[in-house]
Amino acid sequence: MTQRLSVAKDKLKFVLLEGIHATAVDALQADGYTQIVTSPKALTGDALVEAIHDAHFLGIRSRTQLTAEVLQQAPKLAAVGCFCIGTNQVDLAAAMHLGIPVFNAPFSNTRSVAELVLAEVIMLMRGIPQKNALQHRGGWDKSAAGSYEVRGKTLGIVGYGHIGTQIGVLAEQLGMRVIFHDIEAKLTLGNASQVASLDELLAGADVVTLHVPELPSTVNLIGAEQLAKMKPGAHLINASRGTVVDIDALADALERKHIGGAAIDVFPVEPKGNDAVFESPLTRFENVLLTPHIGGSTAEAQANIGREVAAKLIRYSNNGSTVSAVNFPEVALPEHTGRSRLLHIHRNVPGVLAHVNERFSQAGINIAAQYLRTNDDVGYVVIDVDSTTSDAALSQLCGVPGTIRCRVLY
Ligand SMILES: NC(=O)C1=CN([C@@H]2O[C@H](COP(=O)(O)OP(=O)(O)OC[C@H]3O[C@@H](n4cnc5c(N)ncnc54)[C@H](O)[C@@H]3O)[C@@H](O)[C@H]2O)C=CC1
Ligand SMILES: O=C(O)CCC(=O)C(=O)O
Repeated sequence: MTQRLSVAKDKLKFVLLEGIHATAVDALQADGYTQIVTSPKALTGDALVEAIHDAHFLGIRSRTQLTAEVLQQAPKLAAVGCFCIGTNQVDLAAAMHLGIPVFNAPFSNTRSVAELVLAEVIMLMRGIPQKNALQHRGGWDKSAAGSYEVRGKTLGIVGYGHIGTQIGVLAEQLGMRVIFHDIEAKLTLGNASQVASLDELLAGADVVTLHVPELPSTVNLIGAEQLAKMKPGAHLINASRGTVVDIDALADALERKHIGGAAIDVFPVEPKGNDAVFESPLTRFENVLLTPHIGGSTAEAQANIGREVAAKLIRYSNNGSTVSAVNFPEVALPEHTGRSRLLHIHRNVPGVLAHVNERFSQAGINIAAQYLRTNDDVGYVVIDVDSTTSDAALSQLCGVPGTIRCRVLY
């Protein structure tokens, strides 16, 4: 069904879930948006559908699952903002087919993750998690056994993207040797070197740290076979996504003391909120640092993410620009001062643009500017017209066969 949207700013509803930082609300209000509903929690099931059924814009973090079924029940939804890096919690293809661009913050929390991982490298190499646990029980283990400097040791980074490269640079400043494995050929920073395979990395690293996205190809990237290839006593850090490590296999490798320790921030199943119970086969190991998916949770990162993603939603709402959308044809647009702008999202079948132009011509509507981008599945055409013709133009546009969604910006 075609969605026709032409709503004034004070009628547009923003729903922000999962405790998104107040900088997002500040940015929206500063731009004149008044209908902003916030929640500290991730919602699921009927509560999620109820919360977003009349929302025009939705903000989430990593926990809210936006499946095709959920998205279909939000008929007014114009765009989604993921106030984080990962977008695996959204069915991106379904959103695209519904004409909903999805935005994220690709590097606002990168540094926070890198700093935590670096600290964990030192903590694990010094055996601090188990010493800390013992001392909380009244014990005392003043010993150098199993405690090492990181200087001169090898850090193996799996996934040499934004976070992986930052960690590499910081680790070299501590005197570590950095090797990495990535499926792409990468520009190496500092003295880091790309190894030929994951196996080579596993065999050579004293600490392995994972920084890949959640993809079908990264599910259980580290399982029993890979853990067995790590050096005896080496450490594993996962602050990427929980599905990347086979947790039972890791528990087994820890049980057998083949792995010296681990720091795990993300889990295959994570509690829905701070009042829920955390369960994992890893809780019994004192040499495992467990953190509640807070790699990117610092004041600085959250404030920056709030501003960055809010700015992307505002720009799309005000101007139609889809630059940096993760699932959509990207159109960079100038201002449309003095004119009305029509946004038309359609299935990418031959002849849509010709059809649009024919309709406008027959209705006597002059096109002042036109922009088009397509991908394999959808097309996004933006048309600027004289404001006196905007209502007629919107009617023409919404009638074009293949239309998924159309909207006018006054
Ligand atoms: N724990 C936390 O709070 C946070 C976790 N994350 C997670 O970290 C992930 C990585 O973030 P960025 O570095 O910003 O992503 P990025 O996209 O910049 O880098 C990911 C790298 O992984 C590589 N890659 C993909 N599949 C691979 C495979 N099978 N083997 C080896 N390399 C592979 C890619 O080529 C790319 O270079 C995010 O996707 C997100 O899931 C991000 C922020 C915070
Ligand atoms: O802040 C969050 O909820 C999750 C952070 C994260 O994992 C990401 O940015 O991908």
